[in-house]
Amino acid sequence: MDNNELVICQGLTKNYGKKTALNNLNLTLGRGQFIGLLGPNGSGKTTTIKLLNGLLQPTSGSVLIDGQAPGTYTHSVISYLPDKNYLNDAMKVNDLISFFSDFYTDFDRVKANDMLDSLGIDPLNRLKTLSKGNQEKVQLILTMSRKAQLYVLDEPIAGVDPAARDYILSTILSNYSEDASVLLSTHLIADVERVLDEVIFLKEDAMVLHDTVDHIREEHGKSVDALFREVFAC
Ligand SMILES: Nc1ncnc2c1ncn2[C@@H]1O[C@H](COP(=O)(O)OP(=O)(O)OP(=O)(O)O)[C@@H](O)[C@H]1O
Repeated sequence: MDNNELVICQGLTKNYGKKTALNNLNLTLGRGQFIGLLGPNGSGKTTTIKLLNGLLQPTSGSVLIDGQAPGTYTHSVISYLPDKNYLNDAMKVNDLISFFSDFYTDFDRVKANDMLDSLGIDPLNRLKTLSKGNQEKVQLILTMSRKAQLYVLDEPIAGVDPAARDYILSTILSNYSEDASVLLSTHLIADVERVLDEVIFLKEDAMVLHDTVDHIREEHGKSVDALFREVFAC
């Protein structure tokens, strides 16, 4: 295996009963890349993300993260933000920080507090008393304050107001190490595409495109957002 290959999916397939959610995904992701996982509702983004995290077992095919099948090692190198809140929202933000700090040896408490401070979130608040957008920001900060090899973010900015999105994307970008990669699923393509290196398009249950953003602009002469609207026009 090439050491630059952080994620390798081979023939990755997931059926839920008779429904195929992901069909024969062959995908390699390198290190140091910011990758957008894009596709309409129900195209298999969350399924792919859960397979990478070992939360679902593939029906067939395989996943390797840094050369290992999902398990204890891969959990230690992936920092994952699920699409739904999984934290105890009765906890205060600073208690959540302590919890992450105790649980993850790679968690950087100073970084987390700096990001909270710059977003104006008081760590003495309980999570459930914050607005939806601010709850998302806290969860993203907790996820990005680990020193992981791969950050997997499932719809991280859907509830965040447009003015804060830019700041958050810059924060995400400036706060992970150069050789780590970020895989982010989103419907907000126009907002994120300026920071993406690569994109993956999922259509129904299959990957129909995996390319660099620069190459897409060169080859198609249009933005990723415009290409997405063309490929997925209803
Ligand atoms: N637990 C489940 N049981 C049965 N079908 C499921 C289950 N989870 C997902 N599916 C189906 O698998 C397909 C892919 O779902 P998935 O959640 O991966 O899509 P998605 O691209 O993340 O969608 P969205 O953009 O709406 O979040 C959909 O048709 C969905 O209905």
